[in-house]
Order: sequence, then C-alpha cells, then structure tokens
Amino acid sequence: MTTYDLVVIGTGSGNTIVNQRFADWKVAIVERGTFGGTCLNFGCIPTKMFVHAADVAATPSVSSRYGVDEQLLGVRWTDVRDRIFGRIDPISAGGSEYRHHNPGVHMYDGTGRFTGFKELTVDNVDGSTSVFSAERFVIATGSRPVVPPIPGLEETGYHTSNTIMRLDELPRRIAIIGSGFVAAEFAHVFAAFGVEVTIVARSTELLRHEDAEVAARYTEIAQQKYDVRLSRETVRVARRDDGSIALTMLHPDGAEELVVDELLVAVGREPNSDLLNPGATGVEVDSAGRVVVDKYQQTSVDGIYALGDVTNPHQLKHVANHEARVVKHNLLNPGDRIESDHRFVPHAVFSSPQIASVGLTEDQARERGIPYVAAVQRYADIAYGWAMEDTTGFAKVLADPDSGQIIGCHIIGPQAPTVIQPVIQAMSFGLDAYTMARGQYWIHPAMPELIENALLQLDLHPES
Ligand SMILES: Cc1cc2nc3c(=O)[nH]c(=O)nc-3n(C[C@H](O)[C@H](O)[C@H](O)COP(=O)(O)OP(=O)(O)OC[C@H]3O[C@@H](n4cnc5c(N)ncnc54)[C@H](O)[C@@H]3O)c2cc1C
Ligand SMILES: NC(=O)c1ccc[n+]([C@@H]2O[C@H](COP(=O)([O-])OP(=O)(O)OC[C@H]3O[C@@H](n4cnc5c(N)ncnc54)[C@H](O)[C@@H]3O)[C@@H](O)[C@H]2O)c1
Repeated sequence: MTTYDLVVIGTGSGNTIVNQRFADWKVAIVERGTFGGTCLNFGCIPTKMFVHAADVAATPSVSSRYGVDEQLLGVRWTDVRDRIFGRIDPISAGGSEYRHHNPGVHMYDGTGRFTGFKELTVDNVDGSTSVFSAERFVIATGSRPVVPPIPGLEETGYHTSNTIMRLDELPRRIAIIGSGFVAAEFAHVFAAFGVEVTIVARSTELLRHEDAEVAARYTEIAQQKYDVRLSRETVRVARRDDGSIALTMLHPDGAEELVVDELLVAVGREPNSDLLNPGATGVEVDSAGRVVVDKYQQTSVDGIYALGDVTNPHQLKHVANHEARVVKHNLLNPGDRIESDHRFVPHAVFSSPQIASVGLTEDQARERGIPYVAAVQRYADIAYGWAMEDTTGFAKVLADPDSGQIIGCHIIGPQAPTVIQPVIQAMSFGLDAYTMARGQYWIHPAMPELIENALLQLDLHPES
C-alpha cells in the first residue's frame, strides 16, 4: 500500500497548506467536488461580487435624496452572472491544473473515507478505488447546506447557495427559507435586481444571532424592502401545473400559502464529516458532527489535524485561513507547535444595510455576568453620515468599565465590515478604548469617526 507523508482532504482552505516547504514530502490531496472549495466557487467570493453589482443597481432608488435623479434601466442577469463566473471558474480550473501536474503532489479526484487507522480509501470519480495510508492527515472537508425535511421539497426542486447564483434567468418572485447570513445577502441581491423577495423565517426576527438592537433594526429595514414572514414554519412545498412553487406555512394564527417562481433554502450548513467515516481512524466527532480538535488543531489522533467548517462553529473563511496557517506551522514544526486564536472572531453580513460584529453582544455580556459599559454612535451624527443622509445605521461598543478593554462591537450601516477593522485590531492587541480613541489621528471626516465617537462616549472609570 502506498504511504504518504501527508494527505490533505479537501481543496478549500486545505489546499493552501501545501507549498514549496513541503517539497521533500510525499503528499497527496483528495477532492470530491469543485477544486478550490466553497469560498471561491459557491461562497464568499461570488456572493460579494453579486452584492457589489446589487449595490450599484440599488443606487438609483436612493439617489434623489442627494438631489441626483438616476434611473435603473435594466439588469442583464446573464452578463452579471457570466462576468463573475468568467473570473472565478478559470481560477478554480487553474488551481486544479496546477495540482494535477505538480510532480510533488498526487491528486485524487474522489471522495475520501477512512477505512482503518490512518488508512484512506478514495472512491474516484472515474469509478476506480484507491487505498493508501499516511503518517499525517489534514481534514479540511468543509460543510454543506442543510436541507430541512419539508414534505414535497425534494420532488418540487429547490436551490441552495450552491446553485442559486447560476440561474439561467432572474425569476419574477423568489422565496427564501431561512433568516441568517445567506438569506440576508441574497434578499439584497435579488431585490436590487428587481425580483419580488419573500423571506420565510421560523424565528421572530431576522439575523437573531446579532446584537439584539442590530437584529431589530435589520428586521425593521428588511420589512420595508421585502415581504418578511416571521414565525412561519414551512410544512409543505409543491410544484403547481404552471411551474410555480407553492409553500404552505403555519404561523401562530393559522396557515397561509405563498406562490413563487424559485425557492432558495438557506437554513444553515452542516459539517462534511459523515462521508469521511472518521471513527475508522479513531478521530472523534461531537454531537453536531464537528471533528473535535485541540488548541493545536490536532484531532484525537496524533498527526491528524482538522480545520475550517468541518471542525469550527464559526463557519467563516478568515477562520479557516487562520487555522490552515496554524496547521501548516504545526506540521512543519512538530516540536514547536502554535495554538489557534479564537478570542475575537469577527463576522460581517454583506446585506443591505451591511452588518459587522466582533466580541460579545450585550445579551451575552449580561448572561455571563460580565460588567460592561456601552455606547452607541449613529451614522446620522457624524459628518460622513450627513454626506450619505444615513438615518438608520449605528455602532455600539461595549467595554470593561475599569480597564477600558473593548469586549464587543456591533455595527449596522454603510461599510460596516471595513469600519469595524480597527476595533478588531484593538481587541486583538489589548488596546483600551480611551488610548485607542485619543492615541491616534482619525481622518476627518471619514467613516471611522463613527468608532472614535462611540469610544469617547463610553463611561469609563477612571478615564485615563
Ligand atoms: C453563500 C456563502 C457565502 C459565504 N460568504 C462568506 C463571507 O463573505 N465571508 C466569510 O468569511 N465566509 C463566508 N462563507 C463561509 C466560507 O465560505 C466557509 O467558511 C469556508 O469556505 C470554509 O472553508 P473550508 O476550507 O473549511 O471548506 P471548503 O472550502 O468547503 O472545502 C472543503 C472541500 O472538501 C471537499 N470534500 C468534502 N468531503 C470530502 C471527502 N470526503 N473527500 C474529498 N473531498 C471532500 C469539498 O468538495 C470541498 O471542496 C460563505 C459561505 C457561503 C455558503
Ligand atoms: N458574510 C458571511 O460571512 C457569510 C455569508 C453567507 C454564509 N456564511 C456562512 O455560512 C453559514 C450558513 O449560512 P446560512 O444563512 O445558511 O445559515 P445561518 O446559520 O446563518 O442561518 C440559518 C437560519 O435559518 C434558520 N432555520 C433553521 N432551520 C430552519 C427551518 N427549517 N425553517 C426556517 N428557518 C430555519 C435558523 O434559525 C437560522 O437563523 C453561516 O452561518 C455563515 O457561517 C457567511
């Protein structure tokens, strides 16, 4: 049986590990799907390219507030789509080509599953089977969309984030089941392109994992832009004779039907650990199906590491990238391993308006009995907010009242994912709120003044 020094399973973030530093290693990479994984092909990158096009399409709807009258003449969906995938598909194909022809790496195109201790069997896409062993493995198999067991869903047909961006034409009406990241981002994209969007949420508000005030503000704004159905349980989906799709939903006051042309299911993602049969090599998996790792990203088996969505509750690319760097270091330096740092994991929702967050929400701080002071700064009260005529956005900062250390920040409004970055930096490097606010220049009148002003409003004692 062939034995490798290292086998990486999954070509999303896992692919970034193998570089020239592994030139002397005998390495194999296994991939069952599209080379490059979720972020490149089905996730972060194409969605944000669609979001940018949507932001452009939405501009005329607000331009008159500046005294500029614009008109949206049309959205050429296939041109939007083909520009995006015309850029992405060649990157995926190029990466695949490189790996298949790189003499230092053996590429297996198929689904890997453990069949013994440090033994992997790959069911290759060409129908053959390969069995090999390795000293070290990296499990980087990611996650996939959850498909809820709604009667009629399979027979009717539906989209997930894997397929929705490749539609042949824009539908007139779309329903999105779910109320998280994917629902918020695609609601913006499709609505900006002129599609009638209905969000069907089980919860009483959208983006309910955000800070309560942010979730409430987003829900309020979404209700003005989309048809938002809260507290709905979809109990049946059916295809009608005219090709449209009927959803039957229960709500606290009874039942209702919704008819649309396309259906997007966006109710979360589950780890791809089941296909891998990790138990056969002794790798532990938790009750949510996540591969269990220690602070070095090592699984319960010496020499088998895991990273990204298959192991982490934060299903985010920057987290997978960070963990890939840790795993790479630990593979190359087994005597001097480093720990991954999950102290301040930020996230952003590229919805309309945009949202960004790091650290504790107010509810979390309260529930954990952590003392804090909070301050809120509205975009409407900073100079750049005047320029944008923003009336709904704000930043909330939470800090320890005694040390001034920032413990959380939550922003809803223009460029939130960019505006929050200095706060992530301050938290990561232990900079207190007052020093952060007064120890540097803040370019006037730029948007980060939102953060400066929020920090200065914190009731810190003593104010150093
Ligand atoms: C629509 C959408 C938008 C997103 N937007 C953002 C964003 O803006 N910012 C952000 O930070 N994150 C975003 N994410 C999340 C981000 O894409 C993921 O967190 C990240 O891609 C996970 O990387 P990974 O390497 O863990 O897994 P992946 O990139 O999914 O790679 C796993 C690979 O393993 C392969 N595989 C699985 N099982 C096997 C097996 N048994 N054998 C062989 N190969 C296997 C899969 O085919 C896949 O190619 C988004 C996700 C989605 C769905
Ligand atoms: N900007 C970003 O970073 C970005 C964008 C998209 C996706 N992602 C990642 O991908 C993950 C998956 O996104 P997502 O939006 O699918 O999941 P999500 O976890 O963000 O939200 C899913 C929502 O669906 C609800 N839900 C669950 N079952 C339901 C059901 N049967 N009917 C109706 N609602 C139901 C949940 O309560 C939850 O609020 C995210 O958690 C995130 O980690 C990140």
